[in-house]
Amino acid sequence: MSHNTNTSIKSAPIAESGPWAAAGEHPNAVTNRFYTYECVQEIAAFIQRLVPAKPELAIICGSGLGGLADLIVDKTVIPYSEIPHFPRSTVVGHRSNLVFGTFNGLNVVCMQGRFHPYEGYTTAMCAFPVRVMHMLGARSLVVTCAAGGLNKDYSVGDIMLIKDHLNLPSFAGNNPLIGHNDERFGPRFPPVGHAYDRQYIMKMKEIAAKYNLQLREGVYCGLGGPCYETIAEINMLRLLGGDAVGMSTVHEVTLAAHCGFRTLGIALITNKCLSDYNSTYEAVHEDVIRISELKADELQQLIFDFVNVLKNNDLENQH
Ligand SMILES: O=P(O)(O)O[C@@H]1C[C@H](O)[C@@H](CO)O1
Ligand SMILES: Nc1nc2[nH]cnc2c(=O)[nH]1
Repeated sequence: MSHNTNTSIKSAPIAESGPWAAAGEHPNAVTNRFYTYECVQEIAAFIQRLVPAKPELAIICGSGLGGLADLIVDKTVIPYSEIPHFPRSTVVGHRSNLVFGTFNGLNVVCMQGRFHPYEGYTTAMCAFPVRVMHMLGARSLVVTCAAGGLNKDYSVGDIMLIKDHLNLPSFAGNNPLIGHNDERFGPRFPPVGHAYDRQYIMKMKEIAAKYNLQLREGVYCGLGGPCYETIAEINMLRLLGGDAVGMSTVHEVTLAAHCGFRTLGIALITNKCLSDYNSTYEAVHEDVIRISELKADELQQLIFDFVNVLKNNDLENQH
């Protein structure tokens, strides 16, 4: 009897569209082989054959912010579909390319499109390109994302430097580091209290001041999505100390802290999180993309200038 039940589960029809169908795999067939050290080495070696230059900075582009990769010069663009074991971005506003080249004179690798848990990927799979970029040589990471503004003082279009995060899926046992820990990536019990580099934050504020831009600094709440928040959830996140809420970043930054990246996190506030039951406003992805694209130039300029800090090694405690 149980044998029959198992058989029917295994032979369940494969979804006709989506990344797994394209890869000829059923979502339930995901195994840890995607995340082994050897697998990351295989991917890094594949990339190094195409792009020998070592990137110093890794950049992850959030929703609607992939235009930054277009500013990279002497580019090599590798579609995710051509990289062994790489997932695909399936979300509007995310392209599916790993872009190499120089940005303001520094060798960079840029994820033009990221992966989110709501696309059906585990948090480990969403974040594992961080390890690839580290293995390629990058030691600084700039993570960007679109987010809803929980903080009532925030306005749409504000740029928030992430000083800390609430990794809410991790509260429910969904952390990208769950499972076998390969010490070659990092320690079993990594500290993440300083996952967002204080010096990077200070430097970014100095840069923004030159443009008379006031940046926000706050706590990003990472949720699984794909639903935007209910009003009760918005109220809860505020009580927990959240300033912005999104569906990415926290698993990436967790792996980044694990392998020793210095990370700058930037959230663009694309919509307000309203907690008035009489309001008819609801967040929609079209607004998220529209605001991201409107503010992209400003964000790109800040990151362009931040590269000077890295180039000039204008930092203490560089590890
Ligand atoms: O990839 P990010 O975190 O920038 O994208 C946010 C979260 C969802 O993917 C999407 C919702 O509109 O924007
Ligand atoms: N969870 C979540 N993600 C977002 N991404 C952009 N805006 C939002 C939002 O309001 N909530």
